[in-house]
Amino acid sequence: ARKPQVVIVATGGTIAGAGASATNSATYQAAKVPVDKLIAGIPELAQVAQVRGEQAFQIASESFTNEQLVELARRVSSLAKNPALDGIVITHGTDTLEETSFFLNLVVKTDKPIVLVGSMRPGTSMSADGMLNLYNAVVVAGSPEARGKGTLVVMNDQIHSGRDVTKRVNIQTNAFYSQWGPLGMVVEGKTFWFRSPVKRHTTASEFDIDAVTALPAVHIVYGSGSMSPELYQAAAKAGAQAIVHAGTGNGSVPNYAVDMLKALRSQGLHIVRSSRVGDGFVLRNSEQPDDRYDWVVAHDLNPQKAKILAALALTKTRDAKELQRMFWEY
Ligand SMILES: NC(=O)CC[C@H](N)C(=O)O
Repeated sequence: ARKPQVVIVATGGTIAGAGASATNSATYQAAKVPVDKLIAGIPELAQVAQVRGEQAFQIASESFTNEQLVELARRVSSLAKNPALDGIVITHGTDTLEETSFFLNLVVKTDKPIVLVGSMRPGTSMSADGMLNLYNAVVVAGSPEARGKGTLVVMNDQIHSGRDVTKRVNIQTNAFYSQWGPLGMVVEGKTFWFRSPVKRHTTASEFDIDAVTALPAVHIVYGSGSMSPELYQAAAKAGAQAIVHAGTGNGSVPNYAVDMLKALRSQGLHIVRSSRVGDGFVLRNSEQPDDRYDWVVAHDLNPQKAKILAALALTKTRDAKELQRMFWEY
């Protein structure tokens, strides 16, 4: 039978990392091993797909810029238009994998599986996880059941929605977690599905990377006890067109910071209330009168995901009500 055609677009990260010895599981250099060497190291890939590699970047993911995000998405969009291709795998550092997976979920117009994958240990380490993660990612990318589900993240035998997933644990291999649960699992070269995403994505999204050339700056300010309202001002000075408030609890704002946020909103910046808590969601007019202040709430999107959606939303609208609609729908 014809094997699915899968392209592996490599961007760096620990899955391409190398350490000095087999006991170096956490001390190593990310983004060292080229994609062709990663593929050559897993001969079993040939049993599940016809694979070729493409080196997009060779970086640690914390160094991703908006420019690289747009460039990667444009490349993925163009690959997805190739009728001979069944699926795309993207190897990526784990630190900002959740930003890239959400971004691609919103802007690439395709039903084809787009699967992001990383690893927590470099390939030189004992019990390295990258080899099986990459094999599993190729299996998912070649699987017809994976079509139409938006971008997917495959790590630690689990298949997550690229929208929901977040890096929750560092050091350990069970690093990725979705508040609403993984979509399925991949075991011994087979996929097992249990749920589907309900939020708008890919073909049903109003965003299209072929029409986006740049993203406006959006910055995150972290909430805590005894914080400084001047941090919001600094974000505005740094060019932010929206500020994501990574608030305490339900996205709460200190009483002494409210005036600053109101002033910035009156200057045209958008204020998006998210939460530093991780799980749960922020509701409008809980903690602060969002209707009165014309602020937006991030719903269940964590601050870094809210930053991605806010940036894309601002390529379409300056209206806070429209922004809020998008935060409900995506
Ligand atoms: N486990 C990892 O991939 C982390 C390595 C690096 N910080 C990155 O995100 O690329």
